[in-house]
Amino acid sequence: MAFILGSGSPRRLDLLAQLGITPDAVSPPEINEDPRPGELPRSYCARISREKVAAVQAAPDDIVLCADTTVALGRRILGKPADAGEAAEFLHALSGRRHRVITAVAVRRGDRLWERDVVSQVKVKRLSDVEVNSYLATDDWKGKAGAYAIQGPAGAFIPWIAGSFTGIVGLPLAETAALLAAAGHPKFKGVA
Ligand SMILES: Cc1cn([C@H]2C[C@H](O)[C@@H](COP(=O)(O)OP(=O)(O)OP(=O)(O)O)O2)c(=O)[nH]c1=O
Repeated sequence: MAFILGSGSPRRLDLLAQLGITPDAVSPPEINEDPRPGELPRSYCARISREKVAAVQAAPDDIVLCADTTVALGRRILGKPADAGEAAEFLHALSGRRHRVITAVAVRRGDRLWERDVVSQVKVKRLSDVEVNSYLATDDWKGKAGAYAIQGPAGAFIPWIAGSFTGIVGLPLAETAALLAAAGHPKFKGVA
C-alpha cells in the first residue's frame, strides 16, 4: 500500500503533516476545473474532488487523497483569480459580507470511494481600496480560491468564521482523518 496525495497544494501537504502523515508520492492530477453552466458551488466542489481522485494513477491497493476548495458567494463560484484585476474584483465582492468556503475531500482505494464535504462560513470586514491594494501587493492571493488565504495576511480581514478552519485552508482534518481511517490507512489502524 502506498499513500498518494493527489494535490500540488503545499497547504494540503502541511495539513497532512499535522496528522503525522507524509505521502509516499505527490501526484497532482490535471483536470478541467471549469464549472458547468448553472452548476451550484457545493455540487461543483464535490464533482471536482471526485474527478481529481479518479484522474490519479495508482495501484489497486494504494490510497489516493484529493480535495477541492471552492469559495461561494451566494450561487457564484469564485475560483482562483486569473490576475490582479480579477483578484481585486473578488475582494471587493467579498468585502463587508459573509460567504461560504467549501472543501470536498475524496479518498479512493482501487474502485472504492469515500467522500465528505465541509461547508464553512467566513465573514470579511469592509475593505478599503488601500487595504485591497496593499493585500494585492503581497501576491498572497495567487493560486487561492476567492483571491485570499485566511492563514496569510488576509487573516486580518476576517473577524469571524463558523465551521472548520483547516477546511478553509484546504483540508478539513477531522473529516480527512475519518476518511483515511475508513479506507484503511495504517496510521489509523484500529480507529475506524
Ligand atoms: C479560501 C482559501 C483557499 N486557500 C487555497 C486552498 C487551495 O490550495 C486553493 C484552492 O484551490 P484548489 O483547486 O482546491 O487546490 P490547488 O489547485 O491549490 O491544488 P490541487 O488541485 O493540486 O489539490 O486555495 C487557502 O490556502 N486559504 C484560504 O483561506
